[in-house]
Amino acid sequence: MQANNLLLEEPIRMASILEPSKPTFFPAMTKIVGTLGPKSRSADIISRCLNAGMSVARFDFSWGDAEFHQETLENMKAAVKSTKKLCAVMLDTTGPELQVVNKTEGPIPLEADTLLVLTPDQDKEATSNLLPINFSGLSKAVKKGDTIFIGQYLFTGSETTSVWLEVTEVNGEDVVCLVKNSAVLSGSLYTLHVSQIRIDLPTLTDDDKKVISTWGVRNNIDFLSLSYTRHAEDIRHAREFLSKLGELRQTQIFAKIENVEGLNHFDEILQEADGIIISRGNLGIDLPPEKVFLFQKAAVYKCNMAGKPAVVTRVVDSMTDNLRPTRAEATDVANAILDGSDAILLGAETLRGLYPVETISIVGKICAEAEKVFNQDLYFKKTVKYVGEPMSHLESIASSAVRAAIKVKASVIICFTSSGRAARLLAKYRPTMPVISVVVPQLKTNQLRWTFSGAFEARQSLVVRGLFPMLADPRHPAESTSGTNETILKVALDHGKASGLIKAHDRVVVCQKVGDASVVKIIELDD
Ligand SMILES: Nc1ncnc2c1ncn2[C@@H]1O[C@H](COP(=O)(O)OP(=O)(O)O)[C@@H](O)[C@H]1O
Ligand SMILES: C=C(OP(=O)(O)O)C(=O)O
Ligand SMILES: [K+]
Ligand SMILES: [Mg+2]
Repeated sequence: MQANNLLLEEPIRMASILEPSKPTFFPAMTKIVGTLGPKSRSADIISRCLNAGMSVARFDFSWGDAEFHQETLENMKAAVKSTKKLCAVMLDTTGPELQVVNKTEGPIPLEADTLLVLTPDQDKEATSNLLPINFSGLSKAVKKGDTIFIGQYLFTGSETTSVWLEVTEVNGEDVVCLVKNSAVLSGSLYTLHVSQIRIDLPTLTDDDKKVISTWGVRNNIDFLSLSYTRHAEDIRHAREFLSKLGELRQTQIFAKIENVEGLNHFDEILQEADGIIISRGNLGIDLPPEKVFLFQKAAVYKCNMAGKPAVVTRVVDSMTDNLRPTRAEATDVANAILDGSDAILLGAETLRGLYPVETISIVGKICAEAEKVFNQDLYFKKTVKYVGEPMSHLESIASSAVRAAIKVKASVIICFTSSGRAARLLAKYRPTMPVISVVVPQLKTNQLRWTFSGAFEARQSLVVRGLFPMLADPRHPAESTSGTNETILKVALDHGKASGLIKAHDRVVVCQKVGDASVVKIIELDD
């Protein structure tokens, strides 16, 4: 594995670093997933988030009820309408997340070097020496010396509202801990993370199933973010569950890798999942700090080679309360892009942060700069070599299209697709120009009614680096006759021109089927 994805040639003359970047019609090829919550739920803020570059909205059911999230989603739909920017919906499960039960919701001061008891007795009141939790199996899972972290929901690990504890004794169902740092727990939800310990709770809980089959079905969720995925079986089980929920059989499952158990089964999980979320919030406390980067690089590389989207989380925690990222965070975002990530997921930064729009905008700008110096040539060769020969026909077409587009300096690639597969394969080869994926709807029936496919496929490409979907008019039937192909291509070109992606005299690479043959053609526009 060769990991140097930085192009160290012409683009990095020292003087060029200081040149301001030309504005583009879209903020970056990298996608941004924003977690919507108290600080990012009005139609106005969501519109500004979309304009700043967010293309997937994440609804985290660890927090808030279905009604709250529905209201946010309705605002999001209004924002999509007014901005004319597409946005996919991601439902994030609670899963086997341990939580502190603090009914009064008042602040709880914890003092270093004192003892704190964690108890499953939820009738008890939370105090500085005793915290009720939502899990009765903790005392069986831990032993003396283990580390436990507690913090406000989406805690960063460094803020003064989170603590770390060392288990000193197990007493029946209670766990006695030594408090290692002083802090005041404040906020309405605290989560608890036990380092490197298996929590014997199902990955998809009964509550998660209820939420998916009600809220999820009602809103045709594009992505299920499966929190604490630990085995491939977790994905198979979730897929089986979705398959019985009508349209949700089209929902893609993203495995959220949040602990060492998920890391240990990464390869088998990647095979089953549609994409991976490298959940650094939790991983950052489950792994020794010096190992986090290594997992990120290895996991992103594996996703790239499999042609499945890799999403990296929690990049600019400090922007939760500040208008600028730290220099370490800014560099880290760029490195995640050079590693090959498809998307950045913002958590606390947009959900409860003071600057959701500015955060999206700054992260987008850093991503765009990193993309410019991504060593596409090296990456391309590495990928071709990894895939080996014989290549599938479609992959060979897709990689050739990317190569041709780079050689002729095409401004965009237009890819016709129905299942989305062809567009994803193009993205796998990391073209340096945007791909307009023209999703051509197909008429389908479930024996009760006729509907058009395509909407899921179009929105699902909103998490893939470089893909910009466009849903073709269903009045153009999907048979790839040359007549319909031409009409759709014209619409796609007009769309590209209207959005500023394509100009007169540009070259455009088109990937489509003509009759039975998949073809790549290069067209040169005259006006
Ligand atoms: N409706 C369409 N019209 C023309 N070409 C298409 C259409 N749908 C897919 N293609 C082309 O067919 C090939 C297979 O693409 P893929 O996305 O796998 O489609 P499918 O939905 O058939 O799986 C690619 O070359 C793609 O560009
Ligand atoms: C995104 C993460 O998980 P959550 O926000 O659901 O805790 C994470 O751990 O990085
Ligand atoms: K969650
Ligand atoms: Mg997490």
